[in-house]
Amino acid sequence: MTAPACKGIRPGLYAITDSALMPDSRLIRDVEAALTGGAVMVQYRDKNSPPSDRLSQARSLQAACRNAGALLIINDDPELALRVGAAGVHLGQGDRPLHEARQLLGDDAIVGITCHGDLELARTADQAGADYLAFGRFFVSGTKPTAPPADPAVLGRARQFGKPVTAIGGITLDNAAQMICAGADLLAVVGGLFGSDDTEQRAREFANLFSRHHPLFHLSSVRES
Ligand SMILES: Cc1ncc(COP(=O)(O)OP(=O)(O)O)c(N)n1
Ligand SMILES: Cc1ncsc1CCOP(=O)(O)O
Ligand SMILES: [Mg+2]
Repeated sequence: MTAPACKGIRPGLYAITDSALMPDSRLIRDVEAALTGGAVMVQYRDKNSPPSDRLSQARSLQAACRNAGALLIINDDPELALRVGAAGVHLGQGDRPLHEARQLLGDDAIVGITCHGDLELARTADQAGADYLAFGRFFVSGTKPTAPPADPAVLGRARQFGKPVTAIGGITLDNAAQMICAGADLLAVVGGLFGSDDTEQRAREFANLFSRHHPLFHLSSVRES
């Protein structure tokens, strides 16, 4: 993860919303709790709500993220990202092509790309100008059980691209350290975070794992001692 290419992306918890798990009444409150607990990035992922609800929710999330100094990413929808002034968009292999999102959002926007478990997809995304590379699912996922499985070894190999490496799919407190040690800079979590009764505390526990296991924090604490 090299500084100039990172556009403000820091290693840490990447909280992803889910309309089934988080009714409208809880969405903003739960995301604010995740941000208070230390989430560094939030993705608004909602495939069901009508466009007017999506717009108002994305606007509220953008305000919450700005207040917390965190980055808001919109799933699938570059136009919505543009309308609400989000930091960027996340695109899968079946979504709009990266170059269209880049044209719409500009060079400063973050575009993250799903690479499943495939280093060649990552190479293509890197060459096309992706800002982070997302791999997974690594474990059983209640949110997206049909996502193709990936081998954790891909996380370490993907570090060759010098871009933030994201892990997703069934991540919980029990397997998060394994993901960070395998090479993940960001842990993208839905159920393991928003399925908790205490989102703020759960987010804090994820954030603490980065302090203990991610090389950026680990190295600075070694230097300070
Ligand atoms: C961080 C992150 N990684 C992967 C995905 C999955 O994106 P995609 O393959 O487009 O699937 P959907 O999320 O759109 O169902 C993601 N959203 N975020
Ligand atoms: C969107 C997505 N893509 C691969 S797995 C997944 C869902 C992640 O959710 P959870 O953390 O609940 O497994
Ligand atoms: Mg998608």
